[in-house]
Amino acid sequence: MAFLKLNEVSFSYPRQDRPVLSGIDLALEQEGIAALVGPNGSGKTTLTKLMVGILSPSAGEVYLEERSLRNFSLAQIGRRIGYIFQNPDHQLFCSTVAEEIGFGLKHRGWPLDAITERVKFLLDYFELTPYRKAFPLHLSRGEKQRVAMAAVLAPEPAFLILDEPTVGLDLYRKKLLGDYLKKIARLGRGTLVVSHDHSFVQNTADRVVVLERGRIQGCEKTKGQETR
Ligand SMILES: Nc1ncnc2c1ncn2[C@@H]1O[C@H](COP(=O)(O)OP(=O)(O)OP(=O)(O)O)[C@@H](O)[C@H]1O
Repeated sequence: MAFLKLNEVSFSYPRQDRPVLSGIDLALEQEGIAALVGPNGSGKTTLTKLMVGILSPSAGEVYLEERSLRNFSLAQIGRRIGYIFQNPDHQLFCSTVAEEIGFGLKHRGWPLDAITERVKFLLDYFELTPYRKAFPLHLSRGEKQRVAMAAVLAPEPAFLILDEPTVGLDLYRKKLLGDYLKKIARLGRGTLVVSHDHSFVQNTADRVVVLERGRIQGCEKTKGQETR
């Protein structure tokens, strides 16, 4: 069973003559790491927004675990799919880094000691411990990216969608992120990464979906899969 399935999905923004996406058929499993690549403006971000219900298709249907996404509230989708925006500023709103990472857990009713332990682990893993009391929006681009990532990963959603997660990350931190995604993939979590970072995609993803001018041009295997 595909975790997410798009059936003949097309999408046009209001007051635009041409559809941004046309006839998209795609199935994503709840394990492994898929990458979505393509030139600027090919519709990658739009496609991910359709997958999490921020946008609705103009035609066709998106299914989450075989139920139409139209039957889910945004909150219900948010509990199944963690979404990391291209710009981390769009998802940081707490007054400290530690609160930001623990926010989703608190919201889901995790006990306080479990929240403290999980936040501590993620602060440590993403090397954010020195910034735990800092105001997230005052951090550097790469630090904000790591906070957003830790906050979305904290509740361990069944599936993750990351839009350009390596922007602002140095080589060492890209590797840490890649290792983390591979680790959660081994635990049965699926991931879709939108990225222009060729080496990150090649080293991290099992499968690459190529989007061009709003259409899927093909799916490729990567060398990352051969070495796993
Ligand atoms: N809110 C919007 N209203 C109207 N047009 C939009 C809107 N958002 C995106 N577009 C247009 O839709 C097309 C696809 O944009 P999208 O951001 O999905 O592409 P992308 O492949 O993610 O690009 P990039 O690689 O530059 O991030 C572009 O031509 C863009 O200008």
